[in-house]
Amino acid sequence: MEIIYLAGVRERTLIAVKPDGVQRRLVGQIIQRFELRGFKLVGLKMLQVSEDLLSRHYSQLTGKPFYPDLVKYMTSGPVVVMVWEGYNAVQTSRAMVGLTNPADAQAGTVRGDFSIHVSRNVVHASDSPEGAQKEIQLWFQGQELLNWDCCYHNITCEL
Ligand SMILES: Nc1ccn([C@@H]2O[C@H](COP(=O)(O)OP(=O)(O)OP(=O)(O)O)[C@@H](O)[C@H]2O)c(=O)n1
Ligand SMILES: Nc1ncnc2c1ncn2[C@@H]1O[C@H](COP(=O)(O)OP(=O)(O)O)[C@@H](O)[C@H]1O
Ligand SMILES: [Mg+2]
Repeated sequence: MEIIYLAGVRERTLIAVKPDGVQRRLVGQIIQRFELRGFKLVGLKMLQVSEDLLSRHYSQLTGKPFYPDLVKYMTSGPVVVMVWEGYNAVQTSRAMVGLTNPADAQAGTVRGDFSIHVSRNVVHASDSPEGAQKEIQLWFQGQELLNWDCCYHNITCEL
């Protein structure tokens, strides 16, 4: 019982600011939303994504007609990738990011506030706890993730 509860509190998700978000200088605002919501940053880096990493990240999409354009977009410039931790991080982050197509994303979400086209939708967010675990392992080395005590942790979550 205790273990399941702690797993939910310490859930991690992978969020990436895509090249359009970096070019448009939205990185700070996106980080701020996750900080203010109450999540804890445990990993952060900027990188130029390789086609190999992208094909592993989007392995279910490689056969889609838009995949070649997705590769061009995602490799067009640097990406800022981060891992956020906290209670129910995956589900809450998806709600904060909004639906895939910005036309369907609610105002108040990252996509609903900052994007207009599905192929330039500013951020990535893991869509399940299992997917998040896979993506975190794909994008980060173990030592790049920090376990640190955040003094707000027991204020934002019931422990
Ligand atoms: N017709 C489409 C569908 C998707 N995409 C791009 O492909 C990404 C991955 O699609 P999908 O995984 O279905 O969307 P999300 O899970 O919402 O986005 P992400 O995985 O990037 O978080 C989208 O974010 C978008 O950048 C696109 O350019 N054109
Ligand atoms: N029909 C589409 N046309 C163009 N790009 C798409 C389309 N569907 C998805 N994408 C792109 O692929 C990304 C990954 O897709 P998916 O994982 O299904 O959605 P999400 O990004 O919301 O998790 C989307 O964010 C979007 O950038
Ligand atoms: Mg996705």
